[in-house]
Amino acid sequence: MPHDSSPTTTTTKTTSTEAYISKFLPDPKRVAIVGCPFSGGQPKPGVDKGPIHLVEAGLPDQLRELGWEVTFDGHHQFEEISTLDDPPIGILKNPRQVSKVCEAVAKTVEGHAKDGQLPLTLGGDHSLAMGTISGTLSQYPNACVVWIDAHADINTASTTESGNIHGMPVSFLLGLDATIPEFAWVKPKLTTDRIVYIGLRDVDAGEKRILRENGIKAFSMHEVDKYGIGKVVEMALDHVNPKRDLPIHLSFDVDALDPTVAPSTGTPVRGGLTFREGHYICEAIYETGCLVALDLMEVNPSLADAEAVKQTVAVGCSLVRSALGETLL
Ligand SMILES: NC(=[NH2+])NCCC[C@H](N)C(=O)O
Ligand SMILES: [Mn+2]
Ligand SMILES: [Mn+2]
Repeated sequence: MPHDSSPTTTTTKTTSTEAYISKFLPDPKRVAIVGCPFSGGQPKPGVDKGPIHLVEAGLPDQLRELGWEVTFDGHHQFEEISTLDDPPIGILKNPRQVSKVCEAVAKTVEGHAKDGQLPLTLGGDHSLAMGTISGTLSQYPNACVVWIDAHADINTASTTESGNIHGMPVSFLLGLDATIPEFAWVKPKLTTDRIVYIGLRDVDAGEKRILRENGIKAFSMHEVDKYGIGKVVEMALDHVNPKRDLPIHLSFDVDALDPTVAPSTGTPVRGGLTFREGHYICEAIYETGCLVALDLMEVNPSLADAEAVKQTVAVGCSLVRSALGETLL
């Protein structure tokens, strides 16, 4: 089955198998797809269908063609909590549901990582990263996080204006606001010097203050324009992983891409990464040999016409392929 930017199966397979040297994963390379049809971290229905579309578009086979052993045991089944049993905490929406789901995802991701597999989590909304990154850090305590997004997702209970928890996972992981007992399982295992952002362009006032006060490194679209994506990725890695000897968790929110490239997502923001800039990031991270976990989040197949949905799903698949070793030559 032909797909964007991979001319032939043979070329892809040969190049990637030869080039692959992971500093942390055993051979043969194995990826575990964790499909997370979850939308409770934000109000727009449909983002829960993202992982289903990505898998139906053939992502598992595309990764097999790249030489990976792929396990996919069906999408995650989540225990439903009725909204009656999950009233807001402050203005946080669906807090118990989000917490429970993320806790389960953390265990799943941790299990795959312990088993030597690379967990690939398909969202679903970005609140899930609270779970995926917790899981990664259980196995790799010194892992660093590269967060690709239009948004910083670092609001706390006191700064969030929306109450949507997908705008908050980073603050939980850093322990910036450890006052909500419902989220007590999220251990603040991430430190402010082990996360770096690329692609930001819609950051709330409270979030800007948090980034500044904590000295958190972020490359907004301004820096991408100024230095070019090649230099930005190098500077980002020099910050979180100067010797390229730490495991990397890459959390990619598809809304980092420009809405002309990835239109079908819940919180699109103009002025984003081009198709190539997005793919370059994934390729460069793969080349470090340090990637141990990957998230692809916020694909929402209900927010555009059929053609735009197809485009968004296809770009999601190809970002994942680039992060897992697809090369242009
Ligand atoms: N994962 C995302 N798409 N997050 C968007 C967050 C938007 C806004 N900053 C909020 O807190 O609600
Ligand atoms: Mn975003
Ligand atoms: Mn996000």
